[in-house]
Amino acid sequence: MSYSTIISNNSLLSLATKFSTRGSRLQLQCTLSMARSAVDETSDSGAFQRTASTFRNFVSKDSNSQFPAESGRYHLYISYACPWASRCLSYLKIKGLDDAISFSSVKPIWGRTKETDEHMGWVFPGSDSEVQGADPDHLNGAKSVRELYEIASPNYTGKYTVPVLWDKKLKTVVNNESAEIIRMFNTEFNHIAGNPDLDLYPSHLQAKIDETNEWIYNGINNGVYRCGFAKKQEPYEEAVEQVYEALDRCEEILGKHRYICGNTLTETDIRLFVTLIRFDEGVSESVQLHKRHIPGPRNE
Ligand SMILES: N[C@@H](CCC(=O)N[C@@H](CS)C(=O)NCC(=O)O)C(=O)O
Repeated sequence: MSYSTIISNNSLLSLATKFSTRGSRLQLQCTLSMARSAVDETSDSGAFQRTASTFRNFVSKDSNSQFPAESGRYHLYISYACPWASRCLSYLKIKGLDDAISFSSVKPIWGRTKETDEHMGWVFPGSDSEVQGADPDHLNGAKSVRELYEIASPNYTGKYTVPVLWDKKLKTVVNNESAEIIRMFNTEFNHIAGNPDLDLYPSHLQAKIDETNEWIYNGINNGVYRCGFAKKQEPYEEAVEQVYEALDRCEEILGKHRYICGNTLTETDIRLFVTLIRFDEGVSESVQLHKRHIPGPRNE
């Protein structure tokens, strides 16, 4: 099945049947009703305002760097429910980094991260068999992602998000920003990658990729969160409109060529795909966005 068929069949059509603007809210499986931190990220106007990721170090192919790209040194903590984490997992797989970088997933549903307060967030199962696909934290024995952040930085007070790229040697978070983790996976591990020649951010397409990433981030990747976490109707409706505009724009582009930046698979396709493929499963039944219909599956 082609990329465009998956988008058309699984995502765009189902969006058209599940959404309306009757004051309801887009509900993503990976956050929302239990979310203390993301719910707090709201401006005075009631619009969702995402705060920047905090750990921004880089793994480098330079063996003298603080975080050199070494086989077996790094671990990727993900949630399968999270599109941002899934970008990184997609890269790990597509670049053939399975042997070089380990990964594990938290439980799909949030839980209490500490007994001493009410915070809800990503937690690990107690055993390998507790939840299918979720793994206990065999590396650090942490009960929650929050504990990982606290190991890395005891006074940390920000959000406890996935993905987390963890350094097993220094026992710290290297980076928790998916847009940067995928760039590292693309270029810095090639000497130990199974698929080193695949470049999803080639220099001749970088300007196009950056420009496309921007509107897809605003309209779709972060756009669905701007619908889900808006606290007032106006910013919510604005975000809904932008989601539709961006989806229509994608549909039009994918009607002309196979990938979103032309005839080559790029990081933008991965960033877009992992959000679109979750719409069916991640969007709540209660949320309806029937403002106007999305084009049907033209791009087959
Ligand atoms: N900018 C981050 C965003 C990651 C993010 O928002 N992850 C969500 C899951 S989809 C999360 O872990 N949220 C936890 C929280 O808000 O407390 C990235 O792209 O890596």
